[in-house]
Parts: sequence; C-alpha cells; structure tokens
Amino acid sequence: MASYSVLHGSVALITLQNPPVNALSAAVRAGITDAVQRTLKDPQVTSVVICGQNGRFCGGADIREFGGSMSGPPLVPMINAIEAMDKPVVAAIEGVALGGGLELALGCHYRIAHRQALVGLPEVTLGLLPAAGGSQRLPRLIGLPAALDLITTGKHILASEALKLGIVDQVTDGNALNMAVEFARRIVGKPLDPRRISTLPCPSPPDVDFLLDRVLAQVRKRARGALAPVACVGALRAAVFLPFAQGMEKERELMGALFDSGQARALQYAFFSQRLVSQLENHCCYWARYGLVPRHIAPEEILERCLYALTNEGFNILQDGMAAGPEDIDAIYVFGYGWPRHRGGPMFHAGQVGLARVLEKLEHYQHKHPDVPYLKPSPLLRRLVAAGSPAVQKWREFLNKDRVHSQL
Ligand SMILES: CC/C=C/CC(=O)SCCNC(=O)CCNC(=O)[C@H](O)C(C)(C)COP(=O)(O)OP(=O)(O)OC[C@H]1O[C@@H](n2cnc3c(N)ncnc32)[C@H](O)[C@@H]1OP(=O)(O)O
Repeated sequence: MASYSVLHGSVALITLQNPPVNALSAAVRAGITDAVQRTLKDPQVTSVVICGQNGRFCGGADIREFGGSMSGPPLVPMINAIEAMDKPVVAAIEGVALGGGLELALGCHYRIAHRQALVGLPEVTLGLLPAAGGSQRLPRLIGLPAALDLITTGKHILASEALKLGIVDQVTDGNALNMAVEFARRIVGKPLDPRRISTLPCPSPPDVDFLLDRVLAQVRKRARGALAPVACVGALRAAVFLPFAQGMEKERELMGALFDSGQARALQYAFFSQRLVSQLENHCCYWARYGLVPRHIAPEEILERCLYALTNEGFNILQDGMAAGPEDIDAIYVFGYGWPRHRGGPMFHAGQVGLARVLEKLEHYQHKHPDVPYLKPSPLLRRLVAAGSPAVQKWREFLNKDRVHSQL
C-alpha cells in the first residue's frame, strides 16, 4: 500500500509501504493511484513528494507477481498520470530506486537522492526490459550512449554518479526526504513542461545507427542467445527514431515477447533461488524446531554429485559414438549452456581435476547411492584412467580404437 499525508499544510507526501524493498505490488500501485487522485482534488496541496518507507525508495515491480495474472492499476498509466500532474512532484530517493522504482522516479518532475542510494534499470538481468517507460524516458534524459550502457548491462550506480549523468537533480549526505520536502515547497509555480521527460527530444549522436549496431553486436557477443539485451537495444532504437507514444508501443511489444519467454522465467527463478540459498541458516532452525537432525551435506557433495554425473554421462556419450570428441560436448556447454569459458567445458574440466580423482569420487558416491545409475563410472573413464589419464586432446585415439572394435 501507500500512505498519504500533508506536511506544512501544502506538501502531499506519498509513502510506498511494502517491506522490505517497497516493490510495486498491486496494493502499492493502487495506493499510489488513490493518493495521486487525492492530491489533485486537494486545493491546499501545491506540491508532492514520493518516498519509500524505511529508507528504501523502491526495488521495482514486484517480481513475485510476474508468475500470476496481473491485477491492480497498471504501472504505465500511473507513471504517465504523475508526470502529467500540474503540481510539481519530487521523488525522494533513499536506499534503492531500481527497475520500476527508477521508472516511477523518472515520471516525477524532480529527483533528490541520498548520495549512497543505488539507482538502475536491472530488468535485463531478469530477462526483461524497462517497460514502464524507462527505455523511452532514460535516453531522453541522459542521452543514448549512457542509457544504452545502463539498460543493456542492468548495473546499479551510486546516486553521486547518477547526478553526473543527469538522472538525479541533487544529492545529499543528509536526510533526502527532508531535503525533497523543502525543495518541493520552493519550486511551486515554476514551469513544469520542461520537467516532463516524455516531452523532451532524445539527444543522440550523429552516428546513431553505427552506435546502435555496435552495441547490438557487443551484447550479442557478451550474452550469446540472450533475448533481453537485444530487445533493450531495440527499445532504445525506438526512443531515438519514434515519438514517445509510439516508442512506448514498441517498448510494450518487445516486453510482451520477453515476458513469457523461458529465459525470463529462468532468470527470475535464479534471482529467488540465489536468495533462498542464503537463507540456509533458517532451514536449520526449521529442522531444529521439529527435533530433527538433518544429515550434514557439504556444498562439495552437491557440486560433485551433479558435476561428476554430468561428466560421466559425457564419457558414455563419447563411448556410444554420439559425439565425435570431447570438444563437441565442451562446446555445447560453453556456448550453449553458459559453462564458464575459463573452465574449458565439463570434459576438459574433468581432465584438469584429474580423471583418477573423478573416478574415485564416482565410485565413492556410487557406493553410497547404488540405485543412481548416473553415478556408475563409465567404462571409457575407467579405460582412460588405466591408460594413465591422457590429456583431453588424446581421448579421440581411444574412442576411434573402441569404435573400430565395436564395429568388427
Ligand atoms: C512493466 C513493469 C516492469 C517492471 C520491471 C521491474 O521493475 S523488474 C524488477 C526490477 N528490480 C530489480 O531487479 C531489483 C531486484 N532486487 C534487488 O536487486 C535487491 O533485492 C535489492 C533491491 C538491491 C536489495 O538487496 P538486498 O541484498 O538488500 O536484499 P535482498 O536481495 O536479499 O532482497 C530482500 C528481499 O526482497 C525481495 N525482493 C527484492 N526485490 C524484489 C522485487 N523487485 N520484487 C519482489 N521481491 C523483491 C527478495 O526476494 C528478498 O526477499 P526474501 O523473501 O527475504 O528472500
């Protein structure tokens, strides 16, 4: 939800309330929409400040809502309505203004931030793009090159850097909310048209096509097969060449294609699983509460059982002749499945770890879990170990010999 109060008899304060990061859930969007209506109707109110509860402006759209059907007022018309207000609206940014949170702030006429606050449009890291006007407003505010950098990387930057880029208007080491309220009182009566970012032209360099093509090539190389960074460049291209309303249409169309993609679902799953893992301690408390003694599982056991079973299956695939050599399996994993390039691929990595060690580990886990077929060491792995664990480049010799024998 969002609370509404009036300070000094004239400054409406809208406070986002959805701990811990004041994500823009349906209830928060409804609260903001109601509060905006109240400020419009109240003749005493001459300016508005939007802030977040507990020193955090807003962590963006509520990612937990993405899985279900969306309810409540949509974000885009809500932000457009704020920008269109004829009373100045100031965002008081403390903690974070990320994703939809920054997009909300970009709909305000001014942005005042604490120096340590973090701002950014990290949607790309969730397989999305900033689709509440962020891809259209940010380049209009700070120019195409800087917007391309922020939106295609999704990085968070400090408010002090955001000030240099022109994203925020003032930073403070003190209380950003107090400063925003004082600022809101002072600017009453100043023209608001130049502060409505959607009405500004999008400043772009003369070699704009070259820049967009270069960034597109970069993002394709950096994140092979990832849809979101490419869509982000498409949305920014629209910001340069189309009027705001048509750019918003393009932003919506591109977001539609991303939203239901397996990639977006996978990245959002990864976001929550990363946080769940860090709550492992709490799971221990859960076990203790019910008087259970959990079996101690070291992180290495989980890693080794997954990794060595994968490698083992690679040896079986090689032996069956389904892949010509270990390089085929490694290339699939490095270029198709994001295996860290600096580890060469699962088969190369097995060679680095030592084939004898991989075999020993598989035997160990097979002994503990005899019902898991993937842990039964591949005959090819055994033969390679017996032959003194040759380098990965030599494995083909063993394979060819095997295959000739098996065809005789
Ligand atoms: C059409 C509209 C499209 C809009 C697009 C978007 O806005 S997409 C969302 C963009 N926002 C983000 O990607 C920010 C994601 N959050 C973070 O990066 C970090 O959480 C943070 C805000 C920098 C805070 O980091 P910190 O380390 O302090 O806390 P945690 O990461 O542990 O998070 C605390 C809990 O809050 C949950 N959470 C965080 N952000 C969101 C969110 N946007 N929606 C829903 N929930 C969020 C997080 O899962 C943690 O919850 P627990 O239950 O405690 O695990």
